[in-house]
Amino acid sequence: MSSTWTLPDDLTVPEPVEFFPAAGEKLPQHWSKCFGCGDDQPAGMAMSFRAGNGLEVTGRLEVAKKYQGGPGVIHGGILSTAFDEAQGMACMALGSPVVTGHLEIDFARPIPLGSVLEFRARIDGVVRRKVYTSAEAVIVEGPTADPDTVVGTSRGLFLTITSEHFAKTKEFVDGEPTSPFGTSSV
Ligand SMILES: CCCCC/C=C\C/C=C\C/C=C\C/C=C\CCCC(=O)SCCNC(=O)CCNC(=O)[C@H](O)C(C)(C)COP(=O)(O)OP(=O)(O)OC[C@H]1O[C@@H](n2cnc3c(N)ncnc32)[C@H](O)[C@@H]1OP(=O)(O)O
Repeated sequence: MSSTWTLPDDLTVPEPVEFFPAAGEKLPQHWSKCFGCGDDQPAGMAMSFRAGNGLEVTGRLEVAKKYQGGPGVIHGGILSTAFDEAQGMACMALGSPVVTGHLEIDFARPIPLGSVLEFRARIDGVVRRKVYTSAEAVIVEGPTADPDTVVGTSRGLFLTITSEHFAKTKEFVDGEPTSPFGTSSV
């Protein structure tokens, strides 16, 4: 990994909010029209997530043929999107909406089309509105599946926001989130 990412000295590690699902339980979608996880987004990636231990979540992505970048392998932007989604979903443990401020990815191994990726993402800590996150991906199904080989890593800074953040853009969608996290899934 070639990242220059460093965590600040004044980082604090929060507890998950009480309504965050227990380990192993499915997480709700944060927004049904989200390209990463929404079930009202036919062109989307249909990622699904479960709570892990503490501030960690696990996510799943099936690498469809339409996600091709180089011959037979996933497009780097698709992998980046998946990390963005996974680390954003980890922020659900705070009980506050977030947006991505900064994201950096290391592409460690080629990921063949037809793979199923598992993402492990977590909050590392917070400073004021800044939420520091990290994640790894492994291939759990497919021609090169190996749960012990990390195929990509990510570090990301998310910022907590208020509902005002989307005040000007929400007129461009057909609906609005209805739960603390957005729309419900399952
Ligand atoms: C796709 C939308 C998702 C919405 C989710 C909403 C609800 C869901 C609930 C929970 C979340 C669950 C799941 C989420 C899952 C997936 C998420 C996908 C997320 C995305 O895909 S989302 C789309 C891409 N994203 C954007 O569309 C953001 C555009 N952008 C902005 O809207 C502003 O840029 C903003 C708000 C980021 C900051 O603006 P601001 O004015 O509020 O804050 P300000 O500038 O004062 O910075 C305060 C402190 O952050 C530091 N800081 C700021 N930016 C930094 C950077 N880049 N690097 C390093 N430090 C940075 C400053 O240095 C200061 O630090 P300090 O406190 O130390 O002074």
